[in-house]
Amino acid sequence: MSGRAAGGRHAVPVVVIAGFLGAGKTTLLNHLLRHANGRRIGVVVNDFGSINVDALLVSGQVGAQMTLSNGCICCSVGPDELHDTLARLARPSAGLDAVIIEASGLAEPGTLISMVVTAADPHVAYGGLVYVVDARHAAFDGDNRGGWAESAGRVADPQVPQVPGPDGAITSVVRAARVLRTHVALGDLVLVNKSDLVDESRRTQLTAAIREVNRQATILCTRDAVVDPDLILDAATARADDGPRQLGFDELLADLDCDHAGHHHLHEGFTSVEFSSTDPLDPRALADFLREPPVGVFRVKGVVWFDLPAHRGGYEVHSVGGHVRMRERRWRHDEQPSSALVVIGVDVDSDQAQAAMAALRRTATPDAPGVSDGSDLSDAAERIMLPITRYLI
Ligand SMILES: Nc1nc2c(ncn2[C@@H]2O[C@H](COP(=O)(O)OP(=O)(O)OP(=O)(O)O)[C@@H](O)[C@H]2O)c(=O)[nH]1
Repeated sequence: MSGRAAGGRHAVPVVVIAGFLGAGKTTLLNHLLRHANGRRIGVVVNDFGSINVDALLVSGQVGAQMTLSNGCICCSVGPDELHDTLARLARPSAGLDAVIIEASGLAEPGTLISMVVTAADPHVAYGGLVYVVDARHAAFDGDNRGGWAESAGRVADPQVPQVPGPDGAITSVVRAARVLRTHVALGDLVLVNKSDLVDESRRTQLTAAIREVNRQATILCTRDAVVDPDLILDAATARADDGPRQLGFDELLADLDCDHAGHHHLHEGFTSVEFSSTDPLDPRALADFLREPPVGVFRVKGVVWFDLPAHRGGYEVHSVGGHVRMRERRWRHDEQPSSALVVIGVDVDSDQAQAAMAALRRTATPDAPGVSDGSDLSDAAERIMLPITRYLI
């Protein structure tokens, strides 16, 4: 495959970023966008649910952005829709230097790569897979008690779902480790992200486990997915010129068939429940919710709005396996202040989760018992903001 498209122009490399829920994919995407060094980057985001929170969380200089929502990119979207999207982004008049696809945290990277590789458009070329591993939660070893399968917070059955199939006899933890190994094996660059949350021996152990299944990839330990963008974007251009090197084409094509016998996707058994509100939320209720999310929830993400004195902006909310982070967020000129939250997990009771999120709405103005002047209103606002300030970074 040549990276040179019709008319002598190089094809646009399409880089796939994948990794389990909350590993740091959007963080990496935003880092690349902020340090693009003049490159124009097109972005394709895909989320599990119909509210595409990831689209809200992308920040930086985006050349063009397209959203594929309402289902995992590897199944619900389908090759034709993705090919159309890529063809539109890669057309010479769009002037993009690279396209980055951020897969949902439950997507099958193999399926996604094969969809990119089979794009017939001469301007589209596969530019490699960056696989982000969450150093805190990843389990390569089925017996690893620290793995995500078991650390999925308050999962009712503390295992990932047992998906019936030929491997029905093995435990879900072993299955999760297998899935992770399969995914990591496809990576051209593997980031052991959140390395700040683990010690040196865990980093060494993870790096060795990755090397065992992937002899060629560059493996880097990162914090907040900080990596030299050239390593991804220049390499992607080179790879687009050469064609995919590591991947067996037949193997990838086989993966395109989502329904073939015995093939199970990571997102089977996971539920996502969404909530949006144009009413402000109560920070105290949110803090309680994050401390004790509905049973089964592993990931909470979104943007929230409290509309309190001195806190009129938004806040990004992230919880991954009970580890919560929030940061302030300015509204873009085209945004209406509002809140959008998604929870994702195993065996989550959707009605219960919906009700829990609906109860986050603030029902009253800040209460300042016994006082009513403006300054005390601010004090009251600070008091009710207090429970979430410990999550702010
Ligand atoms: N401590 C720490 N937190 C990190 C690091 N990288 C990302 N995070 C945080 O982890 C949370 C999830 O990061 P995201 O980039 O949204 O993860 P994601 O993989 O895009 O999540 P999904 O799209 O839901 O699968 C956010 O709060 C990030 O700020 C890191 O290296 N260290």
